[in-house]
Amino acid sequence: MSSDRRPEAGTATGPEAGRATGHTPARASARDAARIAAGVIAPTLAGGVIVRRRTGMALAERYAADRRATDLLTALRDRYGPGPLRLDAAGRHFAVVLDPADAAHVLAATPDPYSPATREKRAALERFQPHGVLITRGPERDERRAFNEAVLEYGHRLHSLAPVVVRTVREETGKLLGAATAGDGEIGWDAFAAAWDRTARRLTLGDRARDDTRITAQLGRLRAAGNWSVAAPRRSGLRDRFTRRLRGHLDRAETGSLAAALAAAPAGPELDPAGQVPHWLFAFDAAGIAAFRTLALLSTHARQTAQVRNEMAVADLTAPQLLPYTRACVLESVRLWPTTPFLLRESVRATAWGSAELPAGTGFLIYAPLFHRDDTLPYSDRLTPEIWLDGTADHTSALLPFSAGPARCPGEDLVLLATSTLIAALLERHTYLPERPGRLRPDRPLPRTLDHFGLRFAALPR
Ligand code: HEM
Repeated sequence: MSSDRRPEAGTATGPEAGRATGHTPARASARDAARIAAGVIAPTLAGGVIVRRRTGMALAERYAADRRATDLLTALRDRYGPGPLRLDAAGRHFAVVLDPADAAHVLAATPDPYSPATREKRAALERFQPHGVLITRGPERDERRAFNEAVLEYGHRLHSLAPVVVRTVREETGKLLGAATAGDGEIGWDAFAAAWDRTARRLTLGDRARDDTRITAQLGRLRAAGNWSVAAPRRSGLRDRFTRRLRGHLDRAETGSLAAALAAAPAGPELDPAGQVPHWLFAFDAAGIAAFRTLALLSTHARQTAQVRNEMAVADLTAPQLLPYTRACVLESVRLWPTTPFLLRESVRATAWGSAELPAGTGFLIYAPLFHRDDTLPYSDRLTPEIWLDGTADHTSALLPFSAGPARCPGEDLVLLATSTLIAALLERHTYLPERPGRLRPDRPLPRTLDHFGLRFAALPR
């Protein structure tokens, strides 16, 4: 196991580190508040927050939703100044964070005063993961967070299960490619996602869960209900069936799975180890989306693909490898198209901002694309894996593919191991021709929305 946590990318490492307050807030006019609701919040909700929606994503790409949203927020920042932009909606106070250092400040001061367990997240998630760390408040949060970090081995680039991860990812990728070759030679989202779901079930619950598509479907239905947040219908029968099935897998604690690691990790009486697993299962989706988009980037960017192949050429790919450049490509995929576009926090008490104060209960909206695609960054709309290797990302506030601060994704290292292994396995013996290569040209700014459901590749043996 290697302990090698890099500096917190995206947190304040510059002059703003440790500062007590941010910029003074401004209040949006009623017209601008309505524009933010229609142009930033509504399209994100339509795309699906808890589980991505097919039609919403297609429309978002067609209408360049993220381009419009980032342009609107940039224009409002120019007009109102860099402080959080206040608006009231549905009887609540919100503040849209417009400055990268302010975003870093909010994330660093999590969970107190800025709790990640916001009302919307709790309403959406407590129906099926009431004890998940993300929606836990109070002292139990620390305990659940430490447990997640321990089992997922946060801070260790090579998880102790890395040999199993590599074997499993390579086996399932081999089968995916075998099926494509036996069929029309193409790989679309549905086939890719099915293979990735099998991989995720094996890694999380053990090999015997490989073909349990029912548990994934049950979780999918619970998540789809969660997309409606406070308006979500209650699905208690479904939740009970899902929980029973999950317990059945976890009780086996199959050797080589996260379920076995979970069973072996010490846990206090209030922790509910099994209650952490629905989040893991559903978060693997984001990893699949990020990897498929990485494949799309590499299928159109010859220079970066050559670098990935160089890295692969000197490594034994059947054993765990760090593959830093390949990992950086996955990080770029998530920078360019964050799978969690909104990072949400809710203040548990009044907070000081410049010369003003924002009341307790204010919802803070951090829209990651605003910072990841800031026009002033020279690499804003280009595939630039180098920024994750040469220190640039570490010293840029608010590059947040895996968030930042004490609620940063504890699955990051495991995800980057699994997805870089996947990309290497896909590229080992095949090249890929995307169905619409014009979408991601290296000589043009990359689009700010990319509908992964619509990606399709011809897999050509090399
Ligand atoms: C590409 C894949 C993934 C991305 C981009 C991602 C990103 C994120 C982000 C942005 C957050 C923080 C949200 C916030 O600050 O409010 C988060 C939280 C979390 N992620 Fe991930 N995630 C991924 C996959 C995973 C996987 C596979 C697991 C588990 C196996 C996982 C476990 C968690 C947990 C437990 C939290 C809650 C942390 C807390 O509240 O302290 N993630 N993830």
